[in-house]
Amino acid sequence: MALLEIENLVVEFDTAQGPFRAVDGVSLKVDEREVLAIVGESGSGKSVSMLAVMGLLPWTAKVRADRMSFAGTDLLKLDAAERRKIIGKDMAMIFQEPMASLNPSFTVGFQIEEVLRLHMHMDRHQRRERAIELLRLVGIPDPAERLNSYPHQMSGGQCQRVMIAMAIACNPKLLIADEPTTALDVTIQKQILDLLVSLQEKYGMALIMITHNMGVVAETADRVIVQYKGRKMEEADVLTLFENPKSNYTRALLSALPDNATGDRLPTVSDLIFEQAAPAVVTPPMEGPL
Ligand SMILES: Nc1ncnc2c1ncn2[C@@H]1O[C@H](COP(=O)(O)OP(=O)(O)OP(=O)(O)O)[C@@H](O)[C@H]1O
Repeated sequence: MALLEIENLVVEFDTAQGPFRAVDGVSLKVDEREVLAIVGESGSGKSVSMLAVMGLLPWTAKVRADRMSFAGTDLLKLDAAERRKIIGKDMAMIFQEPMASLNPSFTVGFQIEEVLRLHMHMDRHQRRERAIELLRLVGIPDPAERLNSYPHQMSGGQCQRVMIAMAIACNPKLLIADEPTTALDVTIQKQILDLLVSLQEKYGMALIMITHNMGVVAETADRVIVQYKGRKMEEADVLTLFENPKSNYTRALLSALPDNATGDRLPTVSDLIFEQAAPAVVTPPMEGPL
């Protein structure tokens, strides 16, 4: 049995212009310990699909699916209180803007300990020890002192490390990382990706990596889902996707990589998507900036 199973997920928003379908019949499975990348350009419904799984969409969103189960639990049947027991504990998510995800009014130590207070049966001393251990695990120097820092006293990369510490605090079975490196300096991006992959391997979590960046896919994923305008265009293991992309859209994404540029100007996805582009010769971009 897969850890996460979604069948025919549809998400529609009520907007002033009428209903808008952001996710249109997406199905996916993630096994324990697997790294799945969901890739696609901005607006393809990657975040909305995963926010639907987490139950974090606003009330204007109508979510339906034939099936949405996590570790054998039917997510569609849970009420809000039951869902809160799973979210943040067995299933956690980190976002693109770590500064915006942390509360500026509380120290990072308080925020990590709050997760432990909500989900784990730990006393104050145990929570503090665990918070120090977590900051150490995510590579923050002087963790005992840094517990007293406020988010604005830390860099963007350090804030993302704190978010990762909060996400793994309760040993989740699944971590969803939504563009976790996009808002960070190029030099820090690789460090954060390496940290996520090493934690995934160390703790045997499943990881869903949402990204628009094929470099991130090549660096991290076992399997890839390509999404476009709310629909799944293609699904394959990572090597097959890079070596033998099936859909025009995937070929377009791969052709837009700097490594595959052939002319003066990088082709854009819209240059390529609607024409029957000749199959691009593609190689996985294993090196260079993400
Ligand atoms: N609350 C909302 N109300 C109306 N439309 C929304 C809402 N949230 C998202 N959308 C729309 O749903 C579509 C999918 O958004 P989503 O954030 O999932 O895209 P994405 O593929 O994750 O891209 P990005 O990387 O830019 O976040 C977009 O067109 C977006 O404008």
